[in-house]
Amino acid sequence: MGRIGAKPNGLRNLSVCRILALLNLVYVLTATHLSKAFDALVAVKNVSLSLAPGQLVALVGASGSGKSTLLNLLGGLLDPDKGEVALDGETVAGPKDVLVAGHPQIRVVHQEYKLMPNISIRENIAYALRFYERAYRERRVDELLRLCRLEAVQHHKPREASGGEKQRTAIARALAEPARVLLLDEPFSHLDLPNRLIIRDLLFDLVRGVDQPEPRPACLLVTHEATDALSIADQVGILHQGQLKQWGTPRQVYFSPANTYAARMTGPVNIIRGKHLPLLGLPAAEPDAPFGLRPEHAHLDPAGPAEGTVRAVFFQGRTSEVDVRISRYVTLRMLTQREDVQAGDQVRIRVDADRLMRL
Ligand SMILES: Nc1ncnc2c1ncn2[C@@H]1O[C@H](COP(=O)(O)OP(=O)(O)OP(=O)(O)O)[C@@H](O)[C@H]1O
Repeated sequence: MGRIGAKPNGLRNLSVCRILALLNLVYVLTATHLSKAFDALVAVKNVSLSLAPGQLVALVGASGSGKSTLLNLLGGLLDPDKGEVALDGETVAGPKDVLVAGHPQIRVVHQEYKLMPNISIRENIAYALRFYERAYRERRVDELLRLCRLEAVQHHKPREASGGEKQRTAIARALAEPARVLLLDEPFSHLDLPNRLIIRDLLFDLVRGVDQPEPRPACLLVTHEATDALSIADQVGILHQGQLKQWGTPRQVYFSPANTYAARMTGPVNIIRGKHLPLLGLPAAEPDAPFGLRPEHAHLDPAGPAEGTVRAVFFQGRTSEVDVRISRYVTLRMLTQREDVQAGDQVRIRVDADRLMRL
């Protein structure tokens, strides 16, 4: 006799099928157990992830952690050794199975832009729409130039454009036709702060902006520098040696990183051993266990329990980073808005004990 409340087998199977069908509706791109090696070097190892329309995922990892390889696997530009990528439940064919590698509904924006050098920025974008009727093409190119703030340089050749303009051209070209999935390789690297902010805002508006029409693209970007990514992503993956080590919201990975690597990849962090915690007025913990403390959770406070000497002050505009040497073993980086602190000062410190992260 079945348990009270247990469903008959047929019903249970039906529910599983319905759940899978619903997941297929929710997720546009699904990667399952992807692996890729180059000879003995395993670049991507057993990675599974899913992307939904209107979702912006940031994959963060150090140089060589496998970000570009994973992006190329997701875009159908590389064949996986194991695992598969599916778009709307259909397996994405890789270079071995298609004449031109890559899936037409998955747009990849490469780190090196890959623009055609002998035609203008406008023509580079228009080329993506070459099979469309002329009037529509011109209208759409005008729209993309406006969206990506490229009107003023539209007649420049790529070599006459700045890095930010080339990056925006590559994004505009990728968006020319409606795409289900947008994959961007290091969209913020090599750009100055104003250009980084333009691209950050552009991506946010395109994928998560309130005025964006449905269906929205699903977007995955890879970066080794998390700050910009954390501000616009709704999910963040931490990639280390080809493996996805953590997956969560920006706040989860920032405030509860899975390990020392994840803590360092997502922002400035002090790493302190358990045996040194009493130097900060905290109870001792497992002697060699690493703990993380973000600089914004340590404060200059005349009534604080710990004492140290200011080693350096780094002015940052809205705030300053201050390095305080507490002992031979611990130098703590903290933030302050005080203007009167300078190297050599003796200061007292308080840390937010509840913000200490066990790594
Ligand atoms: N075509 C290839 N042949 C051989 N090895 C490769 C190839 N492509 C990548 N690799 C190696 O695979 C590893 C992961 O490379 P990948 O470019 O994916 O890393 P990444 O995280 O994107 O690095 P970066 O941030 O520096 O671009 C590296 O050790 C790299 O040298």
